[in-house]
Amino acid sequence: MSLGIAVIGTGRMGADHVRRIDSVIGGARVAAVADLDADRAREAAAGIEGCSVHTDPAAAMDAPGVAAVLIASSGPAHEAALLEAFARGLPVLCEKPLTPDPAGTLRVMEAELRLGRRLVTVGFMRRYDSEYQELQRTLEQGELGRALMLHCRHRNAQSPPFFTTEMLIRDSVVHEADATRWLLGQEVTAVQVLRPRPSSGAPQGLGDPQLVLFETSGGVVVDVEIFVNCGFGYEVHCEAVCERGTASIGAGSGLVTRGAGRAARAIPEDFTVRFAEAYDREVRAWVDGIRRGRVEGASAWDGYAAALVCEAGVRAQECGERVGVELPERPALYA
Ligand SMILES: NC(=O)C1=CN([C@@H]2O[C@H](COP(=O)(O)OP(=O)(O)OC[C@H]3O[C@@H](n4cnc5c(N)ncnc54)[C@H](O)[C@@H]3O)[C@@H](O)[C@H]2O)C=CC1
Ligand SMILES: O=C1[C@@H](O)[C@H](O)[C@@H](O)[C@H](O)[C@H]1O
Repeated sequence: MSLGIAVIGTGRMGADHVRRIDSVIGGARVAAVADLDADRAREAAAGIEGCSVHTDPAAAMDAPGVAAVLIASSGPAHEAALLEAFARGLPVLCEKPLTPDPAGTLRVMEAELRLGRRLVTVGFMRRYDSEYQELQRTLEQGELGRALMLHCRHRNAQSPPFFTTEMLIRDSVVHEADATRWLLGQEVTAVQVLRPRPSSGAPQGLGDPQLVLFETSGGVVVDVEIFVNCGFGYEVHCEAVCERGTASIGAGSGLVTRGAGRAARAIPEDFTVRFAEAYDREVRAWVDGIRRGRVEGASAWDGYAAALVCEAGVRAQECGERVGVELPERPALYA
């Protein structure tokens, strides 16, 4: 029987996940949706047989046939929805960031620890991207020697209207915080942020772009250019510089046209295009895991570690200094 999923939040990502569960991955169905905006919820559920529509996330989780929850509401709404899912013992895939601040993430993790079993998967979809996976394997195999530096670029064509300077870190660089930990198997120990003059293409008051530097427990230095109003498309690059060579991803390998004295390749418009396959693989792995009684992917601990890195990043944005990341001991549940 297919796994009944309640999707909470049917905005851009939520509606895309509804489509994915309904028509791409197999083994699951959208049993209920909830969004504060009833029209948006109705639109996402249109044409899906047996899918009930709600404005209250808890009501969606109580709908007949719901056995798992996918949270894609706005970041500040995640914590309440996660706790509702825990109260029902439902496994939950929660979009990043797990919560926007480490205090909320800690409350979520502690609630899961009290349950004594893992229910949460955090939607760090880069872990499912084939290029990132190849890079991770290459670094793990060690043929290029130990990693010394990562050069990362993370560019969005434009930021949503509600985006703030803090969100460059908490909402965008949170991906590099997780990817760094996952690629290197090391923790981020300190963060610095350099702020060039803001682009005239960025909304007034938004400190965009920024250069974020991580130091890791294994002595690797990571630089992340975050530029959320670059204007020309979506780009995520990562180059690992190792002792005997380099490995890089994100150059794009699509169609190249040549004409009028120029060679050209399309740049993806946004993350839904660049990471389409990764989102499919992430949701499929989560569903397959639940059906086999396992919880796959990034854990609440990973969400917490990333939130602590981001908290240090926001403090570094404000003070202009290097800020240390204080990570507590990892609870045994997440060993
Ligand atoms: N993995 C990735 O690459 C991406 C992840 N995201 C994450 O996905 C989540 C959603 O982002 P978007 O879809 O871009 O935002 P969005 O603003 O398009 O959609 C959010 C939806 O949540 C609804 N909502 C807010 N509070 C709610 C509540 N208490 N109960 C029910 N519904 C509620 C809003 O009405 C809205 O429809 C965020 O956590 C964001 O960080 C977003 C973009 C890409
Ligand atoms: O998660 C995402 C967005 O929320 C965020 O705002 C973008 O900067 C990222 O590229 C995207 O992957």
